[in-house]
Amino acid sequence: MAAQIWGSEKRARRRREISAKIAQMPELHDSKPLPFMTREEKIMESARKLTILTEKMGQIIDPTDPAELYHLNNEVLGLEGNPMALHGVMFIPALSAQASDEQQAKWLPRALRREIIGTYAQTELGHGTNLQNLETTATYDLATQEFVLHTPQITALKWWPGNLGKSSNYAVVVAHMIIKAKNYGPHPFMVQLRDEKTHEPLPGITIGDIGPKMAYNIVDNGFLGFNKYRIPRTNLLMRHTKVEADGTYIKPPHAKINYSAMVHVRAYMLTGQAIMLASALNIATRYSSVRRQGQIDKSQPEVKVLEYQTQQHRLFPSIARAYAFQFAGAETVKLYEHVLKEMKSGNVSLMADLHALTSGLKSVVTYQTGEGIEQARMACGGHGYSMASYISEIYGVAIGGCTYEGENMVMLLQLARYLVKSAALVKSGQSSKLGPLVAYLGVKSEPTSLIDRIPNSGFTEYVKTFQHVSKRQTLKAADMFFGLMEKGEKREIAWNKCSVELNRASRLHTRLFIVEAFVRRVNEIADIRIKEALTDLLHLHVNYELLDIASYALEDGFLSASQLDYIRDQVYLYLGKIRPNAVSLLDSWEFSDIELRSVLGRRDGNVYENLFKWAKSSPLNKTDVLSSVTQYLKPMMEKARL
Ligand SMILES: CCCCCCCCC/C=C/C(=O)SCCNC(=O)CCNC(=O)[C@H](O)C(C)(C)COP(=O)(O)OP(=O)(O)OC[C@H]1O[C@@H](n2cnc3c(N)ncnc32)[C@H](O)[C@@H]1OP(=O)(O)O
Ligand SMILES: Cc1cc2nc3c(=O)[nH]c(=O)nc-3n(C[C@H](O)[C@H](O)[C@H](O)COP(=O)(O)OP(=O)(O)OC[C@H]3O[C@@H](n4cnc5c(N)ncnc54)[C@H](O)[C@@H]3O)c2cc1C
Repeated sequence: MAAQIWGSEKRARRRREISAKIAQMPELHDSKPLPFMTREEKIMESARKLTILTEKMGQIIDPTDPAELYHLNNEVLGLEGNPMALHGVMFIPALSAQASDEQQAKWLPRALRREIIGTYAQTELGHGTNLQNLETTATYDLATQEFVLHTPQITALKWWPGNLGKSSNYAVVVAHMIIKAKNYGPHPFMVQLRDEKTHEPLPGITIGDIGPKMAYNIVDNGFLGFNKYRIPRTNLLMRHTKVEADGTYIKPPHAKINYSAMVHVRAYMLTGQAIMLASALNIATRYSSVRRQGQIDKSQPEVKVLEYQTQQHRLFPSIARAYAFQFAGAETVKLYEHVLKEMKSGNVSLMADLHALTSGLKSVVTYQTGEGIEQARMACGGHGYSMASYISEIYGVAIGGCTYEGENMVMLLQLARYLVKSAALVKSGQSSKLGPLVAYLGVKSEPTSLIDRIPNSGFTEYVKTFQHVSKRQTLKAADMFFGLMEKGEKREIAWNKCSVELNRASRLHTRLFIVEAFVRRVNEIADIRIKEALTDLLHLHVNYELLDIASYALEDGFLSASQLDYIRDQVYLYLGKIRPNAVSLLDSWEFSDIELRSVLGRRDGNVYENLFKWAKSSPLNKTDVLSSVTQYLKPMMEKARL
């Protein structure tokens, strides 16, 4: 099963080998539990481990393999981030995709050797979503052949970029490029921020940390201002766009090609979300098989809480989602790598499809991951609320994904643009022009679902039902939009008036894609035992998801009330079938205790001993009487006693 999750036997084996090596290297372990550290201590601890990793990485992993590097980071540095998180996730991908060969030769080897640390600075205090209204300017000075970066007012301060505040000395900065008074829109520039020897900010640069956040606090998300700060013309990233010495602008082959670093993260973050969801579920499911509370049959001893149907219903559909996200994420990364290769050789025809797909997936996956992790926390009762579970940290980090790389609602609306265009093709009889991801919009649907009548249809009848509701909602929202315009409403106003309905279509379309990715994977599996276990999980998935969106299928009678009862029964049937495998389905992800960082969810199951030991090590327990008591509470009580 681990091979299914991680993509191959080899990858699963390498993960195990890497975890085993790390277990033998105490210098790479947290020196004390992260929840007991201040933010400054955590940052120091992370930098300490990061530098050891830089020295010893070659002994532990193949540093050219991104999957191995990712696992190493998760084990050693953990999910709260690290001082070079953005360096790998965005800075290097931005240079790789957007710098010319000559620029790459100059900067990439230095970045890869970690001579310099970089980040991606795009979002500003006043604007994150609407990139067209970013305010930082890069004005070309023809006389010196330099760009002059400037922050015209407080809202133009770069705000949020990870590791910008304290760690990075370089950044890819996005600024509006102005040449001879003409604004060419946002473009990426390579900018040195700090002196390479002293790490002091360079003259003309204001920079710092934006303060603590809900989670991710090892990352120094930062602010950055420029005061007429000059960089050479050749620091504009010039793989796709060029500015010649005389100011001549050569436009890129696709208007949004400079957005590639964002698409990169949107594609790769899906499996990251799956891992966080599976981690929280691993903790909650292990704990639920240790925790005994109450009886189902009063004549019997107390049961493990995992025996309760409500507990299973709370956890198991999310287990199915974690697998589904992992499989859909793997497909998306494959597509992304393909499109990137094509883009590098000038073929941009697949960019729109990839943008639509990743926009929808990042939104649905991050939202449902957040939901699933929060359910996992509640499933642990009181102990879930303790930082000893570590679930609250996983939750805080995971839901950051609802916001970064494009706010979820906004990204769903990007997918909706694509869906509406596709609906227009269907309406004008041009269904043959539909891309493969939306081809179902052009297929005539049956009048009613056959879900309960062809139970051995594989998952075909389920997929058809998802297709039906997605198609119907897409065409309905598009009709609403076109209808408003026909009545004379301006396009943008009509769009806004339909946007809730449009986003519903985007979610349904994305959920269909996730179901199909899960079905595709299960169909590919040869090993019968693995196939059986995953088929059960897939049964739970399709039935649970369909129940969740049933109102769309009931509206037009595609599903009947009795079919809904059938679907519900299937959910309960598969909850029971999955119960014996539940812990294994999560243990198959093979998270080590070091990686999980959860006292509650450790592999040994010694929950109570571990919790007591953990509580005793709390810094508050170093002394029996705290100074807050001697200084304030004791005098207060004494005064009251007089
Ligand atoms: C590893 C895990 C660790 C995880 C570790 C993670 C660390 C966290 C790091 C976080 C980093 C960040 O957040 S970095 C900052 C991220 N910021 C964002 O994501 C900003 C979100 N905003 C945007 O992306 C854009 O502004 C967007 C909303 C798409 C609107 O852009 P525009 O205004 O330029 O464009 P629009 O007018 O809406 O659309 C014009 C057309 O362009 C198309 N278009 C837009 N973007 C496109 C794109 N990327 N590719 C192709 N086409 C695109 C649209 O579909 C439209 O097509 P037609 O319909 O055909 O016209
Ligand atoms: C943990 C974290 C890490 C980050 N890292 C980086 C980084 O490394 N580099 C970087 O540059 N940035 C980074 N960011 C910033 C991030 O990319 C932005 O916060 C994000 O793109 C959302 O933009 P915003 O903050 O402007 O939200 P807003 O756009 O102000 O969103 C506020 C509300 O307005 C709604 N809204 C806005 N526009 C529309 C619209 N057109 N239609 C409908 N509704 C709309 C949204 O849906 C939302 O409900 C990070 C953010 C976080 C939280």
